[in-house]
Amino acid sequence: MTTTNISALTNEIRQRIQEARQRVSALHAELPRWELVVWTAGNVSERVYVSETNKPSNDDVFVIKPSGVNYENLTPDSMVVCNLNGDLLEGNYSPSSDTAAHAYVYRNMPEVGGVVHTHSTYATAWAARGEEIPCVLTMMADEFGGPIPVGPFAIIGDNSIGRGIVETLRKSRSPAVLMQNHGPFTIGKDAKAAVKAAVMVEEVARTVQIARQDGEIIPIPQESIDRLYDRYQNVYGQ
Ligand SMILES: O=C(CO)[C@@H](O)[C@@H](O)COP(=O)(O)O
Repeated sequence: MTTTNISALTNEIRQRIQEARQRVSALHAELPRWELVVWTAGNVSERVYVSETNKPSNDDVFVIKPSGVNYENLTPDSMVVCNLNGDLLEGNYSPSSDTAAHAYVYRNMPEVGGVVHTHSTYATAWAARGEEIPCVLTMMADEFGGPIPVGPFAIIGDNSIGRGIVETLRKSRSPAVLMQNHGPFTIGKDAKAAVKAAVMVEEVARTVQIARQDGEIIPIPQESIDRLYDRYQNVYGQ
């Protein structure tokens, strides 16, 4: 069962949606800030739990960017709200072109709270080659837990992109997947985490690309990757 009528939700849930509108609108400014997009070629979304217990379900909704609206014109009110079928529930604009992909990820990965898609240059260059980014940097072991995988070529318009994202990420610790011939999609516990992964995937794509132009890159042993990933995911930060 999916949510079909936002006005039937409780005031608390509607407040959660309003707060998510503010976060998602603000996070879109990070895409041009970190040079991850040109024009409007990227989008951010965040899941909103509709259960009182804050547990994910297929009744959840998500807030996503309106299609083709310039980042400087985005506001909390211009964001749109969709259910996990990708149906528009609330908003004055058409949802992002990638709404079906975001919805598919939320339906099939309940642990995911945020999804980002960009066409950032270096990550998209790896996607154009259909080549995964090998884990040769400690930053990659920290953030991605191994190589950054490639997902299948899929054309926008149905569930094929979303299916490719989910099938690929289920086999990896990475919060990023390079969809072949298209570009990176990233996930996180919330939209901010997914935006961070989008920034980091572009950074390591650039570094590894540059490194291998001038010589052999050196893989990190799996045991070290596991130790680095465990530390970063469980100890790093405050
Ligand atoms: O790559 C594509 C379309 O092919 C989209 O991700 C990109 O143009 C962003 O579209 P939206 O403005 O989110 O509809």
